[in-house]
Amino acid sequence: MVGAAIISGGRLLAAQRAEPPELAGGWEFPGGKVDPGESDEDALVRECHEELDVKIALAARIGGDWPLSLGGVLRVWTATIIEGEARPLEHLALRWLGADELHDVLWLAGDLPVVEAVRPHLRGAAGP
Ligand SMILES: Nc1nc2c([nH]c(=O)n2[C@H]2C[C@H](O)[C@@H](COP(=O)(O)OP(=O)(O)OP(=O)(O)O)O2)c(=O)[nH]1
Repeated sequence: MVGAAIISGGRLLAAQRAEPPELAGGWEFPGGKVDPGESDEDALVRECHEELDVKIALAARIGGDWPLSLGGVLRVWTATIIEGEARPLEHLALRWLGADELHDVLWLAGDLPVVEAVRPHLRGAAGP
């Protein structure tokens, strides 16, 4: 699994899952599964286009393989939007969280350490 920590103007984009029922309502990094033959990076760009209708550019890799509660691992990159404006095409809602708001949403359990690892990247992140 790959996830994008999309940052704009010092805020992190969080997306609320619509399904499956056991995860619906929880907040996550946009992303998903890597297709066979696809690189992690290409999968992340593709998923963000499908889910948010934006083109992103990846920046820093955040940590290594983050274990997920339902099994598998999550690989995370910071990213910026280089085309479009994020819309929740497959999520229930989107929120842009400032550094003091990172825990205003209920992240999926596996994402909590990742959110803290992303925090230092919010400062000085330029962008619109
Ligand atoms: N995208 C994403 N998935 C996460 C995060 N944290 C986390 O535990 N997961 C889990 C939830 C799902 O079990 C799995 C990703 O599934 P997904 O539903 O996003 O992937 P997908 O769209 O490619 O899969 P599919 O349902 O289309 O087959 O990873 C996260 O931050 N982002």
